[in-house]
Amino acid sequence: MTPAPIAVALDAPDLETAARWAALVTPHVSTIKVGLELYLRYGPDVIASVRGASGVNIFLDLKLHDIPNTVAGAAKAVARLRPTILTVHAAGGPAMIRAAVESAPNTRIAAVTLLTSLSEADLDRIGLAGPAIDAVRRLAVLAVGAGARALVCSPREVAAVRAEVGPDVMLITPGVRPDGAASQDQARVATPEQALADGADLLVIGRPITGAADPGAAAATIAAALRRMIPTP
Ligand SMILES: O=C(O)c1cc(=O)[nH]c(=O)n1[C@@H]1O[C@H](COP(=O)(O)O)[C@@H](O)[C@H]1O
Repeated sequence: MTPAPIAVALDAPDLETAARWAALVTPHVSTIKVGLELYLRYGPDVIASVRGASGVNIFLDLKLHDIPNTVAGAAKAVARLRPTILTVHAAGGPAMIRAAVESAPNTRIAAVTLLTSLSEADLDRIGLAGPAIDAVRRLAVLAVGAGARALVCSPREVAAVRAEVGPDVMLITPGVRPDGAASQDQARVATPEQALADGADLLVIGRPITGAADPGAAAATIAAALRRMIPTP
C-alpha cells in the first residue's frame, strides 16, 4: 500500500519514545519529522535511530534563521544526514534562503512562511498588520524566487498559495487537526481532508497521532481517509 502523504512530527522527550513512534507509524506514512526537541537533545545520531531500516523520508525541521553565511554552514553540516526536507524561516530573506538551497543541493529546502501557531492578533502584535494570507503569499513568492522548492503554510492558506506558486512547489501544512480534535497551541488549523482537498502535498501531524493511545492505529485511520481521496493510478 502506498504510504499516505503525512509527516509525523516526532516531538518526543526521549529517543526511545521517538523510535517507538517511528516504528509504529512508518508502515502508514511517507515521512517522519525530527524537530528541535529531539535534535537539540541527541544531535545528528537521532536521525539514524528514527530512520531504522525503513525507507521512510526524513524531514529535518530545524527552522534555520540567521545570516546567510551561518545558514549556509548549518545547511551544509546537516546535508550529510541526507534529510529529504530541511526547513528555514522565509523571513530570513532571499539571500539566506538561497544560501541554504545552494549548500544542500540534494535536500529540498522548505521555507516556513508564518507559523501556524500565530493568530491574526499575534501577527498584529509583531508588526505584521493585515490578514495572515497577505504575509503568507508575500513570503511564499519571495521564497520560491530564492530557490525554495517547498513551502510550509497553514491549511487555511494552502489554496491561495497554490494559486500563487503553481503546481511544482511542494506545499507542506502543519496545523492539521482531525474533526473534533483540540487545536492546542495551533491557531490556524483545518482537518486533514480539507488540507489535502485544498492542495497540500504533505500534512505534518504530531500530537493527534503521537498523543493517541495507539499511534500506529491513529496514523492508519488518518492515512486511510486521505488515501480514499487520492485517485489510484
Ligand atoms: O515547520 C513545521 O513543521 C511547523 C511549522 C509551523 O508553522 N507550525 C508547526 O506546527 N510546525 C511543526 O509541526 C508540528 C505540529 O505538531 P502538532 O501540533 O502536534 O500536530 C510541530 O512539530 C511543529 O514544530
